[in-house]
Amino acid sequence: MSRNLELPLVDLSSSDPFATAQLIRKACVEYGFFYLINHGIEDTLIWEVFRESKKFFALPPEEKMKLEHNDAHRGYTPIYAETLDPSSEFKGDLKESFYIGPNGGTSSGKDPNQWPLEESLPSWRATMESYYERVLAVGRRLLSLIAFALNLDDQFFEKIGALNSPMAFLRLLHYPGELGASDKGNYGASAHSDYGMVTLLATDGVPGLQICREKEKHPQLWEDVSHIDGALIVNIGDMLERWTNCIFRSTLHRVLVIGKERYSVAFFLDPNYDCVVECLESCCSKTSPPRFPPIRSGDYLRERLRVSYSSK
Ligand SMILES: O=C(O)CCC(=O)C(=O)O
Ligand SMILES: [Fe+2]
Repeated sequence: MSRNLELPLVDLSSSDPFATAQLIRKACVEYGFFYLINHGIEDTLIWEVFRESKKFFALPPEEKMKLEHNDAHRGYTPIYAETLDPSSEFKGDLKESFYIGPNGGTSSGKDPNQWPLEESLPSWRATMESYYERVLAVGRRLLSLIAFALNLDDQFFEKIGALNSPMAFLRLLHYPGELGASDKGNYGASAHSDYGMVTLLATDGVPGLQICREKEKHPQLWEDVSHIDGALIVNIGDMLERWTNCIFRSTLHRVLVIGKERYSVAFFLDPNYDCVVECLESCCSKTSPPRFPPIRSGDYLRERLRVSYSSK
């Protein structure tokens, strides 16, 4: 069962931070998802990212596999590599993807990212690096509003070090159009919640994204999230859900394959590796004690990735 959904629209250019924070709070409590408009990233840059992304996925499989996902979680993942829903009966999700992470931060000081050869895709790296910087800056602004929405100092996440070398990953995604017989019923991305703080998603207008607001309810109700030109779709991840003791929801979502190729660009903004994620004082009480023990962000993320990438 599925139906269409009208998510709240949050305007990042609003001159009323109080009203914006209130709206964000309502969106995070009720949906865990919202649209972000007037974020300041030019449409032309976003289109350029999609154009370059398509060029990469159009390369021959052996060229893409030369940049296969490395131990630093950067590079190409072919279809079936990841299963976001561990209970899925299929051998893996139907998407292929490419991860770009922070440059530097390794003990060797070397860039752990992998890049297509400049001869074959000349402006690819510059486009991705430019978008990465811009969307990271939007994510930082959004987190200051989220802190405000939680009645915290708007610099809270900066002050606790979460945004000091954050684990921020750009992920280019490509979903197939047609399905082979053995893939019937399988998902582009099976049901999951994201792992970190917030995700900022750019979509290309092809439908497929759905959310389930009440995962315990059966049968589950899946609602379609439509594309809005120029808007980013933002969702709350599990680490922010843990910080807020489930007051902010990390909502289950999935991507259907609908017979038309689809591209999207997700930006996962996750805290610094050593940041400890623990229930905020304002989110617990005697009657509502912390539901999760404190965890180190890097350990949590590593374990979640291990599970979704362990082949069946
Ligand atoms: O492609 C999409 O619309 C969503 C992707 C997604 O949920 C993810 O990569 O975590
Ligand atoms: Fe997701």
